[in-house]
Amino acid sequence: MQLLEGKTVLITGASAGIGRAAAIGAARHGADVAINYLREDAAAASCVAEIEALGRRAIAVKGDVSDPATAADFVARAVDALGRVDVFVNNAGICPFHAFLDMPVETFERTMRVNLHGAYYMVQAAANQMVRQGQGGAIVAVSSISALVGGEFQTHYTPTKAGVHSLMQSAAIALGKHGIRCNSVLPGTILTEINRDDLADPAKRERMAARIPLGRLGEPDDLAGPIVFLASDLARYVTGAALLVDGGAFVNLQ
Ligand SMILES: NC(=O)C1=CN([C@@H]2O[C@H](COP(=O)(O)OP(=O)(O)OC[C@H]3O[C@@H](n4cnc5c(N)ncnc54)[C@H](O)[C@@H]3O)[C@@H](O)[C@H]2O)C=CC1
Ligand SMILES: C[C@H](O)[C@@H]1OC(=O)[C@H](O)[C@@H]1O
Repeated sequence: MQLLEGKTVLITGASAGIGRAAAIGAARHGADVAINYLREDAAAASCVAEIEALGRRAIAVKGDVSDPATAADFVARAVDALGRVDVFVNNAGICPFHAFLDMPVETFERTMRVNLHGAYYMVQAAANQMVRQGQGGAIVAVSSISALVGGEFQTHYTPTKAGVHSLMQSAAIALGKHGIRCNSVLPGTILTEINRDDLADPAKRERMAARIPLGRLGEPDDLAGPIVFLASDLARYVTGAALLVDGGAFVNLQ
């Protein structure tokens, strides 16, 4: 069953990791896909090629989501190439692990600008396009289990993930009248570039895996199904919701 047949899906930060898995997952479900990426030309081109090999159309648009102009450019170029925007997935994010007491101002501000400000500009631009089209749509934000719990070296990061989750809740109210649904996925720890250094220590990796009821850390593809589901009409009465995708880590107190 193809859940996104005939839809056009836009995803930020999708040359690698969770975004790329979501882009391929959407294409497998029949969608044409536009990806935004920061600077990895070859990885973006290979994502486009993988989608085209599935028989779908794809484009890659370079841009830094922290720049408000990137959002308008991404949406405009996606519409030029693919005709419309049915689904927007806000995925781009950074997590430069650092201690709280000596957090550099630039690290704090960059994390806020990419993860939260970037999400705001992108969601707003995608929503405006959906409103112009007049046929509703679906927005899915990649928040995190970190919207609900803290991290010693993530004091700049976890508020951005709580903020993205909150943005989806408020946007669900603002956009419901236009038939636009807004939801979040809350991944647990997924093995990607963002945490490669943090999880390089095998002892830490094993400790993290040990508290997951399903017995393993996540992989990018674990997010593809939940994102496609929330984007699809199977979730037509779901808005303002947050779906933990963490192998059960959050509920495992003892
Ligand atoms: N890996 C994990 O354990 C978890 C990741 N997440 C979130 O998932 C999202 C994707 O991260 P991952 O796939 O894990 O890591 P990743 O590092 O593989 O992917 C992040 C992507 O965002 C892009 N990006 C970074 N800054 C950007 C900017 N200014 N403009 C455009 N693109 C930019 C990167 O180039 C990269 O492709 C992030 O929002 C992250 O916070 C949430 C929970 C857990
Ligand atoms: C990057 C981290 O490993 C990852 O990011 C999140 O949002 C998760 O909570 C993990 O801490």
